[in-house]
Amino acid sequence: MAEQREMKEKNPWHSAVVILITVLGITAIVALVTTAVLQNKPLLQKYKYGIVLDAGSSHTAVYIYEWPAEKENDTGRVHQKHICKVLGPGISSYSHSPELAGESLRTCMKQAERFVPIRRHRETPLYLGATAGMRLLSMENQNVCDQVLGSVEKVLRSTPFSYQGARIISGQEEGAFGWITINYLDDRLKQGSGTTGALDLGGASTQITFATNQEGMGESAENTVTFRLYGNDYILYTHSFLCYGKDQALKKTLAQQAQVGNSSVLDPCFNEGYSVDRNYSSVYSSPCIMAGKPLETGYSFTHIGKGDASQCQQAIRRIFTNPGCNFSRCSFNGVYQPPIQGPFGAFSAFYFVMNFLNLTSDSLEGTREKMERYCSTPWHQIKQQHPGVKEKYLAEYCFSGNYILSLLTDGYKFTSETWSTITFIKKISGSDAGWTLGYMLNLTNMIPAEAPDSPPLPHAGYVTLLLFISLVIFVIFLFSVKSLWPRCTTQTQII
Ligand SMILES: Nc1ccn([C@@H]2O[C@H](COP(=O)(O)OP(=O)(O)O)[C@@H](O)[C@H]2O)c(=O)n1
Ligand SMILES: [Ca+2]
Repeated sequence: MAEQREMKEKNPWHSAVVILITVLGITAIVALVTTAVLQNKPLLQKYKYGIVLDAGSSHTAVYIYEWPAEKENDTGRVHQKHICKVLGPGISSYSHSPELAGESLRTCMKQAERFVPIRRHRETPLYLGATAGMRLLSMENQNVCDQVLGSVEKVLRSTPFSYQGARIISGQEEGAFGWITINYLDDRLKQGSGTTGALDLGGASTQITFATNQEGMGESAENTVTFRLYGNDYILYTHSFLCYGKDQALKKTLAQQAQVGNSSVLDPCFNEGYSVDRNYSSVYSSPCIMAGKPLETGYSFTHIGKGDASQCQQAIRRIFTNPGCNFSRCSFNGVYQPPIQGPFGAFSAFYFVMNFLNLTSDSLEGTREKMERYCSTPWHQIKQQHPGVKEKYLAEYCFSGNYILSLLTDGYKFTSETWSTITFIKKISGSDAGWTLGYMLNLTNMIPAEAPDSPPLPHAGYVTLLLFISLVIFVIFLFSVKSLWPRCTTQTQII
């Protein structure tokens, strides 16, 4: 009897039931959380691809983009998987043998076939956008321009990808899509505030694009682009200066210094000791050079370096014309420009040149000083210091650095104060800054006008909350069982 009483006091049923309930409770919580995690887990990551060819004036580059298939409309999800630089010059340089323009793309397109998984080939959109080199060729000879585009089209159509067209993009598109690219990669579009302006320097044209307010933009419709992205409205100022890319600007500066008939040109934009014989026709062979073309070809001159940065900038300033401004304010050549609103990202040749000259983080004054020093360094010394750099490129850095200084200050009116708002960039989060990504995002409708609905909690937060609530319910349940149990057992004893 005493033993029975003791057993009753110990209440074996009580501990057994509590253990059972605990086990069942824990099993239920584990099952619940496992189901929630599995149900909401992102499916096995599937990727999609897009290919854009940037047919620039100096060269063509093939960009392959990749993004998770189910996250198409999320900002910052598309990234550059691979870039292939086409060997040889830009497609506009094939005017004498247009069929070779297409052929030049074959090696990179074969590479693209390896980088995009075979099962995705047929659905991968393929675009080619040509910029200022082809704009100039179309001004010079529309027929040859069409032949070049036809030749690249033929080769692109023969690839397994979904060919979507090869065309010359406008200067506004080039500027606006460059702006979209850098703000998309910086993940600024969803936030709706504080965007970054885009400065793009090519070989044949240069673009400036920044967000501005309505008041500033009433004046010039041709410089206005509006977008509604992720539920935010943007009014962009954009302008593309044809013939003001660094290669055409160099021709303009040289042509303006050269007098046909003179046997030599003493050029402050080239280092002292530099001396190269040039044909006048190589300088004037561009629709960017309006006046002073020699009637006869065959004239040549010796291009001699003088190495003087301030004189070089004076020479450069003369290629910016000042025909008067018909607006409240202008940049140069009578082109409207509202007050600049930074910050700015400066890419393409802005970056290549400033990076070479080690000028990506200097003040405006510091930049001027370094340019003076670089230009006054004798040519033989420059060559010694940079043995791996091609002479043609090396020779042009004194001009290019001064051109960038002049374009940004005399042209766009950046000052000592606003200079620091410019960041010279090549890539953002692994993708090149440039117009191609923005172009593809736009054509594939990957940036929605309205912000897509998103769940109120991220996946990890959702699972944690579920776990926490389950635990709370379980603890409450345990307590209630514990407090009810003695009454239950007493009742059993009475019976
Ligand atoms: N590593 C590199 C690559 C290009 N570049 C220059 O960057 C410019 C690129 O221009 P681009 O071919 O895109 O010409 P656009 O059609 O944009 O005017 C050219 O002036 C090239 O010489 C450079 O300075 N360093
Ligand atoms: Ca370009």
